[in-house]
Amino acid sequence: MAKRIETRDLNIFYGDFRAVADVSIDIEPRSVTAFIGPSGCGKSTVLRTLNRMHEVIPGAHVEGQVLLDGDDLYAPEVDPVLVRRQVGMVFQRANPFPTMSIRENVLAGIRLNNRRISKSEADDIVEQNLRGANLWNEVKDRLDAPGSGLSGGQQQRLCIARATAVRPDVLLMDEPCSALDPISTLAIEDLIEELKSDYTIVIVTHNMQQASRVSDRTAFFNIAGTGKPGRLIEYDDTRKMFSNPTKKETEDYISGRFG
Ligand SMILES: Nc1ncnc2c1ncn2[C@@H]1O[C@H](COP(=O)(O)OP(=O)(O)OP(=O)(O)O)[C@@H](O)[C@H]1O
Repeated sequence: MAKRIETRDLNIFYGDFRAVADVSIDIEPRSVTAFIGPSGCGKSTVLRTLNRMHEVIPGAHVEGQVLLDGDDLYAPEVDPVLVRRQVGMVFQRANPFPTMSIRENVLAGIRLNNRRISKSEADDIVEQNLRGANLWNEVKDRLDAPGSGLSGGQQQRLCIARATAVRPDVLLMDEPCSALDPISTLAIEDLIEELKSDYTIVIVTHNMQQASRVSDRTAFFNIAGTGKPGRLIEYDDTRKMFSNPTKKETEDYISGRFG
């Protein structure tokens, strides 16, 4: 389970445009790392390179390395589909498959992987992952109802259950709470805290309080101006980043002086 992620001199392109420059970062297993920074600095772009989702965009490519426990995810023999199985992703808008039941949503990744499972194994997987996502008690009596019938916060927890069901090593979350009310947000934050004992978690967030509440380490990205690439400015323990950052740029951003 939980694996270390390292990037080495990562440069990320959309066609000829270099959106992110020279990112080298080490992300510890069983920890939560927050990516923060102003709009357009490349947080989501960096996140998507960690499971090879970036290259799905036509013309997009990556230079440099992303290592998962030392193995280069971009080595020529590596199958990106296998990478995405190891490195799961949860998006800004909860996106359960609308016509599928709650139960089938949890099992969707396993079915896509063509893994044959018995009914009782499927039942166990559904229960275990819905419990893990703190959703079981709310849905156990309606597992065959459509996933789209749940509230936004419940749908996001269902998506987390779907992501964990394939037993990934890493969970990437791109602003997972931005469409949620404060109570659902706290539920997801509690869940992130619990999940970190099993996973390496990276979360993009615009919410400084959320970064300081949920993460162990924080990476601050910034951009020098339009058309310039985003860069990693500072990366440290979250407590230090929010109380005594080394760079003035970080302090200005965190204290709300820009961005
Ligand atoms: N599909 C795309 N095609 C071309 N350029 C893109 C694409 N997605 C992002 N970009 C560009 O890459 C840069 C970084 O964008 P990205 O979305 O990673 O920033 P971000 O920090 O996550 O922003 P936000 O906080 O607004 O979500 C921006 O200049 C953006 O316009």
